[in-house]
Parts: sequence; C-alpha cells; structure tokens
Amino acid sequence: MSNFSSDDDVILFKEKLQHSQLVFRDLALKSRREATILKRLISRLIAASQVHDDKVLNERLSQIRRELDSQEDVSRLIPQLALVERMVNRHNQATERAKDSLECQFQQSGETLKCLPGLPAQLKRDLRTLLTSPAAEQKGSTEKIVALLQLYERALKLLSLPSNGLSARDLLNIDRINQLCSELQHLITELDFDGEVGDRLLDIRSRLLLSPDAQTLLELTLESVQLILDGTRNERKASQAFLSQLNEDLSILQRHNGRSIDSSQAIATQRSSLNEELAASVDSINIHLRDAESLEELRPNLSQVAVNLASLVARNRELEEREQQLMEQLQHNEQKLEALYQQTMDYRRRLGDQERKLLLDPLTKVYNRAALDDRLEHEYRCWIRYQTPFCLAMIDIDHFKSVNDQYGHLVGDKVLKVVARTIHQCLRDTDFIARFGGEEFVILLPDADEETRKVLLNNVRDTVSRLPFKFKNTRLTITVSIGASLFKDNDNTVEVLERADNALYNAKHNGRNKLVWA
Ligand SMILES: Nc1nc2c(ncn2[C@@H]2O[C@H](COP(=O)(O)OP(=O)(O)OP(=O)(O)O)[C@@H](O)[C@H]2O)c(=O)[nH]1
Repeated sequence: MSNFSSDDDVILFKEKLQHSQLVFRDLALKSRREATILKRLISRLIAASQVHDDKVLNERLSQIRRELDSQEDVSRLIPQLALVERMVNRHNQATERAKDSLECQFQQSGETLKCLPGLPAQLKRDLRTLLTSPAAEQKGSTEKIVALLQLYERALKLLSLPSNGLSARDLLNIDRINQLCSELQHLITELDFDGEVGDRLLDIRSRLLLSPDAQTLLELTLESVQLILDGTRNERKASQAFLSQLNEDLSILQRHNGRSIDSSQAIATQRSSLNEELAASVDSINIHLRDAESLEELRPNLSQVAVNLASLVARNRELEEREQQLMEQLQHNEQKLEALYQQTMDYRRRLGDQERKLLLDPLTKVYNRAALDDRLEHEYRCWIRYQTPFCLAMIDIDHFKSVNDQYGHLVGDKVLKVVARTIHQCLRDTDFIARFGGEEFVILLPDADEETRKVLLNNVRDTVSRLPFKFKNTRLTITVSIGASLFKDNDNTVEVLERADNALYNAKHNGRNKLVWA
C-alpha cells in the first residue's frame, strides 16, 4: 500500500525529487564539461600528430576531429580511434626505419667530407667529434644533421673562398705538403742505418707524422739527406777500414811467408852442405883407416876429423833451432790466415744481411715496395705463361690516423707490426706480402682458386678484427678494408693495382672492415 497519506510525506518526497534533479543537472553539466575537455584534448592530439606524408592517416584524423565536433557521445568513436591507433603504430615503425637510414646517410656523408683533401686540422677534429664522440650520440638527428651541414658549409667556404688567411690554393698546398710528408716518411722507413744516424732518422719519421708546415718539412728533408749522406759515408768508411785492415794483414802475412820461404831455402842449402861435409868426414875417416899403419899414425888425422864433426854437430843444432823457429812462424801464419778467413766470411755474411735488408721493411719486417716490384713481375710472368688464377689484394688499416692521434705513434707502430705479422700468418707459403705505404699492404696470391682466395681474404679480415689489442686498459678494435682483383685478359700489373685500389676505396666508403672485389 502507498504511504502518500500525509502532506508531510508529499513535501518530503518533493524535496527529495528536487534534490535529485539538481544532482542530475550538476552531473550532466559536469559530464558535458568533461566531454568538451576530452574532445578538445583529442582534437589537439590529432592536430599535433597530423603527419604530412601519410594521406590516409591524415584523412582519418580529420574525420575523427569533425565527428568529435558533431557527436555528443565520444564512446561511439572508439572503433575509429582503435583503427587510427594501429595506423599510428605502423607509421611510427616506418619513422624508426627512416631514422636509421638517415643516421647511416649521416655517417656516410661525414666520412665523405673527411676524405676531402685539404681540410684544415680543426675542421677535421670537429668532424671527428661529431661523428664519433659519445656526446654527439645523444644529440637528436636533426641537430646532428644541422651540425654536419654547417661543417660542409665551412669546408665549402674554405675550399672556394679566401678565408682565415688561407686560400683554396693554400689548402691544396697543405694537402700537397701532407703527401710529401707521407712520401718522405715512407722513404725513411725503407732506410736501415744503425747507431746514431738510425736513431735520428727514426726521430725525423715521428716528427713527419705530426703534419709539419712547409718550412719544417724542408728542414726535415735537408736533415734526412744529411743523415743519409753521413750514414752512407760511415758505412763506406767501415767497409774501407775493413778492407784496408785486410789488405795490411795480408801483406804482413805475405812478407812473413816470403821470409819463411827464404829461411827454409837457406836451411835446406845449409843442411845439404852439412850433409856433404858429413859425408866428406866419413870418407876421410875411411881413407885414414884404410891407409894408416898404426894407431899412432891414425890419431892426429882422427882428432882433426873429430874437430870437424864437433863443428858439424854445433851447426846442425843451430840449424834445428832455426827449423823450429820456422815451424813456429809457419804455424802463426796459418792461424793468422784462418782468422782472416773468418773475418772475410763474417763480412760476407754482413753484406748478405744488408742485401736482404734492402728488400725488407725495417718496421714490420715484411717485404718492402722494391721487393714487391720484383715479385709482382715474376708472378705476372708466371701467370702469362701458365694462366692459373692470380689474385692481388690491397689491405688498408681502418681509421689508423685516429689510432695515432689517440694513443701516439709508438702504439701506431706496434699496431702496424702486429697487423703485418697477422696477415703474414694467414697466407700460404707461396703467397707474398709487402708493405705498400704507410698503413697499406699488398698481397699476391698466385694459383688461388675462387674458394681459396675468398676464404683466405675473409680470414685475414676476420682475424685482424679479432686481435686483442689493449691500450691503457681500453680494448681497441682494429679492422682492415680489402680491395681485391684477379688478373685477366690483357691486364698488366699497373691496371690490376689500380683496380684493387678502386675496390679498396669502395670498401672504405661502404663502411670499412669489408672485402670488395673489382
Ligand atoms: N704510427 C705510424 N703511423 C703512420 C706510419 N705511416 C703512416 N702513418 C699514419 O697513418 C695515417 C693514415 O691516415 P689516413 O690516410 O688519413 O687514413 P686512416 O685514418 O687510416 O683512415 P681510412 O684509411 O680512411 O680508414 C696518417 O696519420 C699517417 O701519419 C707509420 O709508419 N707509423
């Protein structure tokens, strides 16, 4: 039964109803306000995420915006929002990929700029910082690209307009000076002088690695020529000293021998006259014995014979002593002769060593360029004759300059030695390795079929990259780029060297630590 019996109840009920209406109106107002805020937020998000290269997505987003304005109920847009979310995800993935390729492009453009001849040292340093420093890695890609563009602009200005007091010609001169430094340094590497001259040449080589200016280069060149002259003069003096000593010793020996021969002839003459006198004494004794009638008659004759014999004995003793002296002199001469023989053999060995050294690179102990020329010519002739596959490869250490810059030239030298040894160990007995220039090697692989040469060259690249270099507790990874080519058709050695060099250039530009065939 209803309780609407009293007026009080009706009033109470009315009040409750009014209260509920007020609450409902508040809630409706609040929800409309919230829906407006939500719509505005979604609308702004859509505007912010509107992208220009995806038309379908842009169209969808605009449509949602329009519907947001007309629709009261936001929940009806949920399916469309879900669709857009999927599209945005896809778009994000595409953006990530584009970012990666942009980064790669950025690195390549940076490397291209780095290889531009004549860049001033400061610009090179800035470029290296931009490409490799950890701080640069934290920068956004746009920021990095803008920085790279600025460096390109600086390089263009420096190379085309006179600025900083340096004209494009000055910069080309600097590049030429650097080339001359590297050639002089290479020539010094091939010299092998001992002692002070050798030490001073090593010192000049280190100074050449520090990119000196034209004046210093000239001074270093003159100093080198002076040292080479000194070194050659010293070597010549040493040879002359040895030869004149040998000459003197030989003429002393010859004089001694001459005297010995004279003495031995004199001794022989004396001995034969001694023998004759002895025979005459014996004859005379026999005659006296035969003719004598009595012992008394014999006595004076025999005593004369005894005096003669005593004199003969004394002279014989003297002769024996002289013979003994002669024997000693001959023995001495023989020893002297043996010593001279040993000295000459030693000198011959040293000359042989020098000859071998002329073909070796003193730093890395692999063959030098002169040896390469000889061997290349030989292998080329064999290839023309037998037509077995003949491969030539150029190997260059990557970013070697930064090893020198970061750790010093002594560490750079050590790296060169270890890399040369490692490459050598990867080769077969019949292969050949030579240091071609600064941090560049050439290897010759005669009679190497496709599988052999691929495996071998990849093994060289891979083994070097796994060498456990460690400096100042920092692990240092060294890699090499390789350009390789086969002799074919009417090739000559220069053409194949050029092809391998181009392939090496491509290996460098395709990211280094690569083997490229041409
Ligand atoms: N320590 C040392 N450094 C050498 C020697 N010969 C040449 N160099 C240095 O090797 C460096 C070669 O540098 P770049 O030609 O710029 O080449 P990179 O830095 O290796 O760069 P990429 O070849 O492009 O990877 C130069 O800095 C030379 O001074 C040497 O006998 N000892």
